[in-house]
Amino acid sequence: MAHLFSFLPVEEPNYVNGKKSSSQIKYPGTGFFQGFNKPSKLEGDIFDLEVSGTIPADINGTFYRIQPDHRYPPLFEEDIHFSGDGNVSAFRFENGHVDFKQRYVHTDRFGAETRERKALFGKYRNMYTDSEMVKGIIRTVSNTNIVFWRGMLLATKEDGPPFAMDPVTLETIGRYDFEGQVQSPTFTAHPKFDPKTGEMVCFGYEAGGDGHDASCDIVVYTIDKHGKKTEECWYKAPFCGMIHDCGLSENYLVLPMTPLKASLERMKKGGNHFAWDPKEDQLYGIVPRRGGKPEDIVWLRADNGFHGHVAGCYENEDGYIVFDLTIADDNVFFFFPPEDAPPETLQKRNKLVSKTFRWIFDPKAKTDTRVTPAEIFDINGEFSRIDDRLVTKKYNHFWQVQIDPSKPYDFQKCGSPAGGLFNAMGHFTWDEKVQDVYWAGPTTTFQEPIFVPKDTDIEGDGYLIALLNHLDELRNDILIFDALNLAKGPLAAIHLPLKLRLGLHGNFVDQKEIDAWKELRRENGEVGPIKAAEKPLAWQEGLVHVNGTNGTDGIGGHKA
Ligand SMILES: C=Cc1ccc(O)c(OC)c1
Ligand SMILES: [Fe+2]
Repeated sequence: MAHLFSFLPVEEPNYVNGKKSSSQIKYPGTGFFQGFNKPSKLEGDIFDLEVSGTIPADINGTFYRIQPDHRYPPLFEEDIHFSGDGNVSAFRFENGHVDFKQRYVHTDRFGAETRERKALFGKYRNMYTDSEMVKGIIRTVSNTNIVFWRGMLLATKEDGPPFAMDPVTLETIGRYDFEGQVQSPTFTAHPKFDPKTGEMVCFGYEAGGDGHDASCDIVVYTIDKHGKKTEECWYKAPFCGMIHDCGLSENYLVLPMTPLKASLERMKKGGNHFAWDPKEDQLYGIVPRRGGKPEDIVWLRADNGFHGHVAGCYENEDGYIVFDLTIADDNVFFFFPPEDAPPETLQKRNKLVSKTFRWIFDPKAKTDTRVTPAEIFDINGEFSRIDDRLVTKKYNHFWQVQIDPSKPYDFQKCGSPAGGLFNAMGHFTWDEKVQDVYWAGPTTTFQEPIFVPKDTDIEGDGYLIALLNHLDELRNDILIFDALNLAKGPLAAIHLPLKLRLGLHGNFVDQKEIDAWKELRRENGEVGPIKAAEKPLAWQEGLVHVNGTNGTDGIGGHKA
């Protein structure tokens, strides 16, 4: 049967020589935009989602998660998932019911493209491929993490500053510069929160200029629980590599730098921001949390590898730093191949293994000391999470999505597994070497889990919640597990009547915290309303489209 669409009039080509040529809202036919990877484009609400099983009544709060979600077909046909506009999902749990809300992060970029009803920004972190119309507009899509901080959500991506959103309405408040205290052009998607001091420790890399110039400058900030910046120190890296996640111990911050190298020269020629260097080491930068000086950073080196996400980090009785993260044995970001990669290898996922490595670092070691892992947990996964009440402390339990190639996968029904074959969810312990794993069937994959603690002080006593991707139905569920016994299967499944998209990170916020901060943030509350940035960033000064106020862009000049 001829496809329905074949009766439509012949269209003008959507892309010519890899660049968007028609004004039609039509996405590329590449793997990043088809099947489960098709953009959701959704902003909306669903009250009382359908449920199977029983949602534990003591889950009372909101599970926030964020996905890249291209709102417009990209300028370049070969665009990648990681360039998609940040779109936030909120699942509000209350007395066994779940309500759903989804809103885009209305960034400055979002506003500019909404006005023109088309994509204006080009390749990932390469402002040299943007339309001339958008010079000076902050181009981040804020699509990687959504964290709760002093009564606001911060939508983050490491290529730009964070954007603040209301935790209940998901309305975007605007670019957030911590009331003028944080002026870095870049800000990590993985700030860490010290449960003992209430501090946020955060950093920006490639932070020396406009955030897209391959500078080797790193800035590390501490913001105290009252929102006051108490530490700021600038450091130099030996090259401009990706520093995606970090580890926080009582006295140190560990910055794993991956040999994905930025090049200004390559960007100016329209090339990729990053290129994998298979000959370069992995690096670990170690800086003091308090009173850091530029000369204090210690860089440790290890054999080539690709850093995944950090599980836990703490100082042992010898004052050494225990630092645990997944490391893949090849370039996970196949879309950023080596500079000299032959064209036929482009856009081809590498077969790789990603084990969980335990390092024990001497923070007083000399720079360029070579290190080897203390232990390797022989599992194959990513997106590790711990019980966040143990951030900076010795911990035992961790959870992560797993790749289990021994399990069947229904290629016929699902096609290639969008975004990687995370077909199982695992719970592990360092001390007893527990491996507690759940496989959800041949047509499903998982997204990153979050841990929700019960009202006890027992590590890991709580729930594990994660999105399940039905790759055959093109739909999502949310599964809830007993975090200490995944193998027995989910306690409940919450059914979305639609497909979202592959997301990155998420977090759970207890309703008591959301409610308390709502009170504090009232117009004449103790802390007062969230204040969006009022002044442009240094690199924006003097550029065409900055009219000086936050959240607008000079194209039409009004808020998105
Ligand atoms: C998962 C890592 C990662 C690293 C850089 C990115 O821009 C990103 O965007 C979604 C994700
Ligand atoms: Fe991440």
